[in-house]
Amino acid sequence: MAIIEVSGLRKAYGGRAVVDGVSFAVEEGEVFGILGPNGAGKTTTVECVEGLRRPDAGTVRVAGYDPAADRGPLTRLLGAQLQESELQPKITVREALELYAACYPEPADWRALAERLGLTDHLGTRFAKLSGGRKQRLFIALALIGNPRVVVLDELTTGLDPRARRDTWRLIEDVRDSGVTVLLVTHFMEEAQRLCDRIALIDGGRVTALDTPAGLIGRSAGGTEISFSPSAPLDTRLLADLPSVASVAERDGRILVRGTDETAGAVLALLAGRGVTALRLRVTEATLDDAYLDLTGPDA
Ligand SMILES: Nc1ncnc2c1ncn2[C@@H]1O[C@H](COP(=O)(O)OP(=O)(O)OP(=O)(O)O)[C@@H](O)[C@H]1O
Repeated sequence: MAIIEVSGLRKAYGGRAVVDGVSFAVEEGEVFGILGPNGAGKTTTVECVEGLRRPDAGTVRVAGYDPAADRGPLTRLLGAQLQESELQPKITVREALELYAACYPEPADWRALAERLGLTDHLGTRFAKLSGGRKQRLFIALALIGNPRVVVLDELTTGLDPRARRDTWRLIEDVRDSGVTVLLVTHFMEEAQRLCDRIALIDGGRVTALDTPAGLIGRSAGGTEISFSPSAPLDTRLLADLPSVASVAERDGRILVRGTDETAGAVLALLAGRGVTALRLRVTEATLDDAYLDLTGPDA
C-alpha cells in the first residue's frame, strides 16, 4: 500500500517551474531514493511532502493526509532531517534530544538513539562546538526521535567520514527493518544502490526514470563488458551473433564484448565449444553511477 502519493506536483519560483509535474508513489516499508543533478527540484519535492512548501498544482498525500493542510497528524507520523538545519548554538546534544523527545506523545529512547549514532560521548557538547559530521548525526537522531512512520532524509550522509557513513547506512537499514518508510535524497550512488528499494531520477523538475537500482543499471548503455585475449584465433562475428551481445571490438589482441549480465556465460560457452580459452579475462558490470550518467542530462 502506498504511504506517500505525489501526483502531478508543480512548484514555481518567480515564474520558473522547478518541479514540473512530478508523480511517484512510495510503498509502506520501502526505502525510496530521489536522485538527480543539483537544482533538479529534489529538495523542493520532498519539502512539499513534508508540508514545508505548498504546491502550486498537483496533490501530495502522506498516509492519506495533505501535508500542507493537516499539520498536526503529519507532525506525529513524519520525521524530517533537513538539508540545512540549525539549532540554538548553546544547546547541548542532551538538551536537544530531550527537548525534541518531549514534543512527541511516544518518543523513541533518545539515549539508545544517541548510542547508535555515536553521540553518547558528546551529550554535554554545545551544538556550535560539534563537528559537521556530529551535527549531521544529531539531525538524524532528531528525525527519528518521534518514532515516525515515515522519515525524510535529505543528503543524509553529506559531511560524514566513510566509517560514520557506513554506520549510518546500518542505522537506516535497522530503521527500515522496523517497518519505517524512508524517503531519501542523496548524491551518493553507493548509498542509493545499497539502501534503496526503488529510485526516482529527477532531472529538470521531472521524473526521468523510476525503477529498482538493478532496473536502472539494466537500462545503462554500459551494461556488462567482457574483455579477454583468445588463446587461439577466433572469428569475432560468432560473438556478435550471440543474442545478448550489443557490440564486439578488437583492440591490441584483446576482444571487448558489451552486453547484458547474460553475455559472459554465453561468450564462455561459445569459446569452450571451440576449444579456445579466455586469457586474462575481465568482466565489468555497469554500476548505478554509469546508469545515472546515462540517464541524466549533461549538467549532472
Ligand atoms: N525559495 C526559493 N526561491 C527561489 N528559488 C528557489 C528556492 N528554493 C529553491 N530554488 C531554486 O529551485 C531549483 C530547485 O532547487 P532544489 O533545492 O529543489 O533542487 P535540488 O535538486 O534539491 O538541488 P541540490 O541537489 O543542489 O540540493 C534551484 O534552481 C534552486 O535555486
